[in-house]
Amino acid sequence: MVGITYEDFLDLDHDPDDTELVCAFYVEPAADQSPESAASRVASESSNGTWAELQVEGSVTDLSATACGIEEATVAGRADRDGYRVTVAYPDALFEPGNMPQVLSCIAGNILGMKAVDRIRLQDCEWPEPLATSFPGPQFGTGVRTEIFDAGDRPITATVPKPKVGLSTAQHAQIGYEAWTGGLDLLKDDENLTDQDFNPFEDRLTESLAMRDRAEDETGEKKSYLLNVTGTGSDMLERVDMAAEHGCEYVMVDVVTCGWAAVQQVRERCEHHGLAIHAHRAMHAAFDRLPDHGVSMRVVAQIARLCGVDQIHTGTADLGKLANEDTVGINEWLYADLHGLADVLPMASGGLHPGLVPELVDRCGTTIGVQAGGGVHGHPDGTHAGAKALRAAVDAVAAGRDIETAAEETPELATALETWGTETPR
Ligand SMILES: O=C(O)[C@@](O)(COP(=O)(O)O)[C@H](O)[C@H](O)COP(=O)(O)O
Ligand SMILES: [Mg+2]
Repeated sequence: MVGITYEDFLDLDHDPDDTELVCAFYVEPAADQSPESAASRVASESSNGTWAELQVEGSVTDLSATACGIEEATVAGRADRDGYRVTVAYPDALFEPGNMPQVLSCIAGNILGMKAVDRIRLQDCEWPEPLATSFPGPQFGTGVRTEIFDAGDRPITATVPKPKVGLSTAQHAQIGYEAWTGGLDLLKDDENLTDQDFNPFEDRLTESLAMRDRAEDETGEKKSYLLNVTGTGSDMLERVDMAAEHGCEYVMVDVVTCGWAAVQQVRERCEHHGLAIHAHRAMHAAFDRLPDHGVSMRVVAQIARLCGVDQIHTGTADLGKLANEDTVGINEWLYADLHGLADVLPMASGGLHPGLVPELVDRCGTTIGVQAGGGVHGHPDGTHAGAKALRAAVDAVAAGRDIETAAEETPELATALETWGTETPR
């Protein structure tokens, strides 16, 4: 038997091997804690230690995490605080392979509420091969552009009918028709539209897909629908089956509000049907908005990729209406190799309109999705014109042309530029 205390979880000479999960935290120790004592408590409480000295079998310590790096660090708005970047290495045996809730209960669990730290934020993770490959990853990722659409390497386009909820099924489907025939690739449900009486799920599915088929016939282009299946676990699986049955290529899930266990279940079912998964991140800002506490959007995106979503909202590189964190950095991680797992297509959304597309593509490149709700349906001439304007802007920018010239050929784009210019809505 060996006695273990907090101090046993600190070893600044420890060099993680390639089977360990390495996490980077931003930590502000409490007044009565040194950086070392705070770091050891982070490693201990996120693996298998606690506040009292324990007598344990030697093998138990094989599951113990190690705080192996402490560097001074500052984050926005906290320059006057003593902050540190604390690196913690977790042994593979601590984790149940393929179980994301269990992993998060370790690295983003109780430690976020410890009194030993005034602030703590999980900033980044280096996922080792054994753990990473115990998750399925995406089925399609950026491949959706060619496997579902004939979009080549241009951004794919999407629109959410606005108002977010309250439209009838017929109105919703009609908006879809106008958007698709206006040149957009995807109709998308809003994050809070599920199976309410004014627009029931199955009716919305069948009527929207009927309009989709008409639009495909008229345009000769592939079109699809980000159908929101968010609900209870069993409801979601039923809705995924319904989507497949009716010939939809995608489902959309509010991944944060549903929880990762549900996302993993949906991923399994989507594999069975060959459906792509669009991840909406509603509620992410509850834990990633403040730079000094919580869990970063970078880590949320990493978790989503491992769990197998094909597309996820990562912000507009600060061009839109919502606060964003490091869109470009997160996107680069979603494209990068991850032990052979597929990549993910980032979706830019939130206050976008045609006038913002050039700067967006400048900052984020063309391997993205561009979603505009207000930026399409708020067009002075309505949805169809708004869709034509967005598509014309995306096509022009993807071809390296300026949108002012494109606006000469597409009056709907000219109207959009007159209306919104290149302003960021507030
Ligand atoms: O409800 C909305 O606000 C949107 O439908 C955008 O509408 P607009 O196009 O009309 O702005 C999306 O949910 C947000 O973009 C989500 O945020 P994020 O992409 O940052 O996760
Ligand atoms: Mg929305």
